Amino acid sequence: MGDIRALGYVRVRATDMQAWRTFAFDTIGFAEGRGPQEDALYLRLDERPARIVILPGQEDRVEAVGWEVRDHLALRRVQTAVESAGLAPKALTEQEADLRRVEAGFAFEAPGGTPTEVFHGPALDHTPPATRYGSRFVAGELGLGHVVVPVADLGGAYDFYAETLGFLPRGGFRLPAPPEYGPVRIRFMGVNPRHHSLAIMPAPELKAPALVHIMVEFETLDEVGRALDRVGAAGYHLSSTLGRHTNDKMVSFYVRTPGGWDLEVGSDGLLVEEAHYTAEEITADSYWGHAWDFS
Ligand SMILES: Cc1ccc(O)c(O)c1CC[C@@H]1C(=O)CC[C@]2(C)C(=O)CC[C@@H]12
Ligand SMILES: [Fe+2]
Repeated sequence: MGDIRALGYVRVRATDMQAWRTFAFDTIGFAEGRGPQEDALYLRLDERPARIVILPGQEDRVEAVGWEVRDHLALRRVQTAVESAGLAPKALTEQEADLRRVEAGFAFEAPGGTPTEVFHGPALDHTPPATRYGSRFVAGELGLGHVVVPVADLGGAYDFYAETLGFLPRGGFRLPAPPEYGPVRIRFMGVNPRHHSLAIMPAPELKAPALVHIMVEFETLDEVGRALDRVGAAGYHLSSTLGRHTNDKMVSFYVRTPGGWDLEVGSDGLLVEEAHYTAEEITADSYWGHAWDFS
């Protein structure tokens, strides 16, 4: 595998902080972390001080998708590769690194317009993550979950993540498209045994920088079911009903966040045996369920 080890964090700007507080803590049941910015929300899943940080802003957008490497040597290698690809990585200042609770990192815009950071040396929070409903997340060295980002040029973005950042292709899914477009695929990519930490897909209707969804994984199906009950009781828009995906075998539902993008909440995700794995194309997104409501 390449130098990137996991999806470390996602930072998002939000226009309605109160809506996010209610959604994140009362409905989904993240643990509330503390951090350097008084007005930010720190969503904890594990021993990290925060995996998702919500910052007040003028618009709802993703501010950074943070990828984690082993150490400063790996950080230097990845930075050199990004430079060679012509993408002008900028080192995080000491203050920017402190705000993220990491030792060091750099930032650049990935193909598709995703604000991207690579970092090493996350600080830990050793207090137990006190989630509202006692639920536990699957994160740790598998990373926070996965992100799906829109890209205009699928081929260019795929090459960048595979060749420059060393992400492993973990298969695709062909989307219906007019024949003159040629085959259009969602591409799934992994950096550790989690089936995918990233997916890229064409979504021309979304203005970059945008997120399609973030997936977080609970330890048990019952925690997913109870979260689904809370989502229903609170009246959030369910973008997809419960279902089981055919590639990562995850049982999940999708709920519209106050940011306008979706949170996928799942459990029972597959761990890939990389030694035996080959990238396959799925021809249905799910074995059952996942009825989509695009309204
Ligand atoms: C197919 C699939 C497998 C595992 C995942 O974690 C996952 O998010 C997906 C994508 C699901 C779904 C799809 O296949 C069709 C296009 C969809 C509806 C989107 O626009 C976002 C999610 C996509
Ligand atoms: Fe997903």
